[in-house]
Amino acid sequence: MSGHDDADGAGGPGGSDDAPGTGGVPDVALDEALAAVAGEQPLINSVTNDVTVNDVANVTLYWGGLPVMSDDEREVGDMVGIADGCLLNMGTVSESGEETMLTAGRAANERGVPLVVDPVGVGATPTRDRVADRLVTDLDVDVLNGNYGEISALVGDDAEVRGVESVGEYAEIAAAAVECARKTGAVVVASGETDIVATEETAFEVDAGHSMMGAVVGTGCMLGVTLAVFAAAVDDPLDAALAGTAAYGLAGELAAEGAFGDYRGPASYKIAFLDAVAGLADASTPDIADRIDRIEVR
Ligand SMILES: Nc1ncnc2c1ncn2[C@@H]1O[C@H](COP(=O)(O)OP(=O)(O)O)[C@@H](O)[C@H]1O
Ligand SMILES: Cc1ncsc1CCOP(=O)(O)O
Ligand SMILES: [Mg+2]
Repeated sequence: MSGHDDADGAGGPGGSDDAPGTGGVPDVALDEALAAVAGEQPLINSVTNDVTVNDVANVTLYWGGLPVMSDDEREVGDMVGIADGCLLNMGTVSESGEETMLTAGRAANERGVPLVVDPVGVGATPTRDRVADRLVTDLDVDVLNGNYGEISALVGDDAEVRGVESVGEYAEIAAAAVECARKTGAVVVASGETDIVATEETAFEVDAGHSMMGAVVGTGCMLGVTLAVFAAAVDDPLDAALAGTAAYGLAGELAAEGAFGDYRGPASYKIAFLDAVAGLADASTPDIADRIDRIEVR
């Protein structure tokens, strides 16, 4: 992993020391993580797809970060070099976009900028498989997020990725996520009804979120940039992934409960969800410890 230094002093919550291999669950304080984000206002460069780019920018801002979406080969290295976090999302990647993502990722690695990769649609076509393979082989990825189908496809398990959607059953998703972490060196977030956060040694399930999130295009992409924001402000990539994943799910629940306005369907739910992201730090933020469980994986 590339890791990053903490020159500004905004470390955020720690607690992963007892996590790997000891049966423990990291003691991650969500309020401290949100305060670290607010304090640092991390600049996040997202090289992302044409479908959800605006939502990704807004979610960056609503968590307290600063979004920029440089995807020009001439400047992306400079922009990532002055950023606090970088997201590479291959949802609509082109031939030139593939090179731009690699340029951005290398700049992140060289400067110790936390790097998040979302291999959208890997498993659907040979081109996406090849691009994803280059990203995880050539780059040191701190956090990798994908839906169950994408994470399974990355490790060669049976997967059904139709376009960018995960379909089918994934009974072994925790084991696939750990295998993916071993293959990539990243902390892996496998998203679905229950999110799995995995390291090379172990896996955790994060019980937060709402089924309405699955009805909105872009919730995976917005999770990716959420992870970049938290990785920029929280020292440890596992703590960042757990806090970011839990915070994101809690926002989804608050939106579904109507805490940020009534919704009538997926479109108005998306608006309520975005408001919930913006308002989560001021809403009562419950202890996330009881949302995170360790899963035994062989
Ligand atoms: N049925 C569900 N119940 C709870 N949360 C869900 C559900 N479906 C999706 N989510 C949440 O939506 C977000 C995106 O997940 P997912 O739909 O798997 O990604 P993608 O949009 O990339 O396919 C994650 O935070 C996930 O927890
Ligand atoms: C539909 C689509 N096609 C290419 S990228 C994209 C958006 C995918 O968003 P998400 O992975 O968050 O569902
Ligand atoms: Mg996705």
